[in-house]
Amino acid sequence: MPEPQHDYRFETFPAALDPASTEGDPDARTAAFVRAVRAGFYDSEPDAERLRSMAASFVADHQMLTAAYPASAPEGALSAEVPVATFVTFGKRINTGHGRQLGAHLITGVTVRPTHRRRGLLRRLMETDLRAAAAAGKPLAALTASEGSIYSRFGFGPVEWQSEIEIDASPGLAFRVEPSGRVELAEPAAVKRLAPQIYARFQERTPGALERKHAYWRIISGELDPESGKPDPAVRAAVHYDPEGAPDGYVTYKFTGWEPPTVKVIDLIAVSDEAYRSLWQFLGTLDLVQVIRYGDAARDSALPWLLADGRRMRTKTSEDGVWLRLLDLPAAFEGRGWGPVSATLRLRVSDRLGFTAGTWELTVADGTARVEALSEDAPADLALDTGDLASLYLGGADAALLARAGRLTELAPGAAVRARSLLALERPPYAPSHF
Ligand SMILES: CC(=O)SCCNC(=O)CCNC(=O)[C@H](O)C(C)(C)COP(=O)(O)OP(=O)(O)OC[C@H]1O[C@@H](n2cnc3c(N)ncnc32)[C@H](O)[C@@H]1OP(=O)(O)O
Repeated sequence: MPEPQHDYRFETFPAALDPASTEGDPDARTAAFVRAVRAGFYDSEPDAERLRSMAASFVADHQMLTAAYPASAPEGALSAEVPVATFVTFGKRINTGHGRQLGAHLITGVTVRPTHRRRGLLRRLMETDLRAAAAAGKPLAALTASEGSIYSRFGFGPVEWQSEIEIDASPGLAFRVEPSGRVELAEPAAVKRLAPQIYARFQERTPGALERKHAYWRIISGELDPESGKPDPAVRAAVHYDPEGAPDGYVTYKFTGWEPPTVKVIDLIAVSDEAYRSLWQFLGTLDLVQVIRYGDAARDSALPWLLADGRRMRTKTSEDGVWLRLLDLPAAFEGRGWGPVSATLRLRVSDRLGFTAGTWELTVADGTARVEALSEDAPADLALDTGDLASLYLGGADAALLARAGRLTELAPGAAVRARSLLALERPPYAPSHF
């Protein structure tokens, strides 16, 4: 029989190091929490070094940890100090188009121990957290989902999609445009130093892009292999320089084997289109290499257009990346960037948690939006659930396709197509950031 929920003790605390440790060990609560998260995702038990490195990264990102502890633990079972459920939150900015940014409440590290699952722990943690975030005035929550079927019930919708691509780089690979920029091989350690500034400029110009968590630069430069927890000496790096000699793009990659000769891209970040073209041309012209793989490519990218033969790029898989949850609808839409469009759209939004429920009038003019709450029965153009509105929010999903799928209702003829053109941003959203 499921245990009643009040058998759990809940605690929320910041990730912290042990003040008595000279080596940066986490305090006991944080260490037990990290262990529980790793167990929840079937990762190996962390050794002291791994615990220190994970805790340092949690602390650097100011992560708040919420744990559910069992009231007791029978003999031989994991101690009652080890959480049965974990839930991590921290704040980063997200690009909401045309250079605008909003704070996003990021949710990660969600686990429930197998022996305590399906008793409502996730629901309790999620709903409590979303209510607190909304009450604190946060406009958006964000997560990446381990499974596609979990989070729409909490009002999240996917906003951007990423593909695992493979490029046939065998002889004959050619590019439509010859890049003229300068690319140089670099020490991965130098790229670790340069990458944060390059990424910050990329994030400022890329709709959907999130600030990255602290551990990123160690991982993409090979200083920390997430699998082994050790350095990965196979990682190589190259940097693109703008005409003034300033770095404005980089790629880190590794050669993964000869059968067939394959290069795996770890991270490719370009501030300018020129840097983007040059870095792909650099990869495409590596001698002996026949296959290039990249797991985090934007679903809608310029790459097939850059290749003389677009069929050389194959999409192996494509999956949702970041999911958003609108917590404050007016703040979210008024905090978004807008193109040179003037339009009004009335939305009837259903929201089981209530944050965005109601009928809203969105008026866009001169690059800004105003949102007004209307009376419940005011006429509307579209009726939809808040999770689907989140998917439309950055223009990543197409309202006309959602209408076709029956997920939104057009109350005024042609409203879905109008919504599509109103909500489109300067580029499809793309968030190459795991968190
Ligand atoms: C943001 C992130 O961190 S993503 C990572 C999520 N974590 C994982 O995938 C690790 C392995 N899985 C787990 O730890 C757990 O199974 C969790 C966290 C996914 C679910 O926790 P639980 O406490 O069992 O969920 P809970 O009992 O609160 O279920 C809430 C609802 O979600 C549904 N649900 C829970 N897990 C799943 C799932 N894996 N797939 C589909 N639906 C699910 C439940 O059926 C329930 O539905 P309802 O609307 O009918 O009430």
